Amino acid sequence: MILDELVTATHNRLERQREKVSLPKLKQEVAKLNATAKLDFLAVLQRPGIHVIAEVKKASPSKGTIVTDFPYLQVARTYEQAGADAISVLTEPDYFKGKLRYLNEISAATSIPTLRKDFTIDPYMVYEAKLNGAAIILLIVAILTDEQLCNLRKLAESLGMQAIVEAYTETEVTRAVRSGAKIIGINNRNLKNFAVDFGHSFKMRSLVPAKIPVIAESGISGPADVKRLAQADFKGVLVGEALMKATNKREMIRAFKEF
Ligand SMILES: O=P(O)(O)OC[C@@H](O)[C@@H](O)c1c[nH]c2ccccc12
Repeated sequence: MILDELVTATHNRLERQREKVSLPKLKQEVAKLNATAKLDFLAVLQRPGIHVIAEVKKASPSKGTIVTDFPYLQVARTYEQAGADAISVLTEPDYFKGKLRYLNEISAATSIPTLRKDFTIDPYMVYEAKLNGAAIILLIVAILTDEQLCNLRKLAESLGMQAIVEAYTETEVTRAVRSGAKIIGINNRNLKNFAVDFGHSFKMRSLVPAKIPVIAESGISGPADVKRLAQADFKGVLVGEALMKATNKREMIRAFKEF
């Protein structure tokens, strides 16, 4: 199963990386960071309207290479100028052709929150996210225990970041709520087989109490989808492929925000 493979690959990469830079050394690097103004994505989500997390993604396991030309900094700047509320950056190298360097450069080149989109399984990765400029990390319920979910989120918060807790099944949504998540993402993509069903997030929405903002993720193809989600009380959308493939990204984001 692909999700197991992804987690195993992440474990192995982490072990190699720890030999290069130990956790204490990584923590020291984080401690040296200049305190910058906190980019508060949760506060953004609490404003009226629907908020757009625009994703920078070159490839995915289900789609293979999405775009051959990948001017990631230019794409990120276009997202920001078009009014995106946050930028999601894939950092997983093996299956998504991502890099931490993309996150680092995009965070430096833009002034909206960036999300480290990866399969976070260890505190080490939370410190890496911080060091490379992320304001938000993704925590996928399906690959974490209740204890990890809670501890990784609290670690992110203690470093001035926020966590989007991503769920797919009913049980996962319930676990996300119980873990104390402040932002919940409902994925339309089943990470076990990568099948996407745009209607899925609507079915799960009511499991989350109204006070917790919910983001719909994956398979969002245009402004009509965003409008339906806004009407169903979603506070945000996470859009990757449709934006990466759009020739006019600016226009697409504008239409998302306007609907
Ligand atoms: O490209 P899409 O269908 O718009 O999907 C974006 C985003 O939701 C997707 O990349 C994603 C959602 N959860 C993830 C977890 C890991 C990697 C990727 C993802």
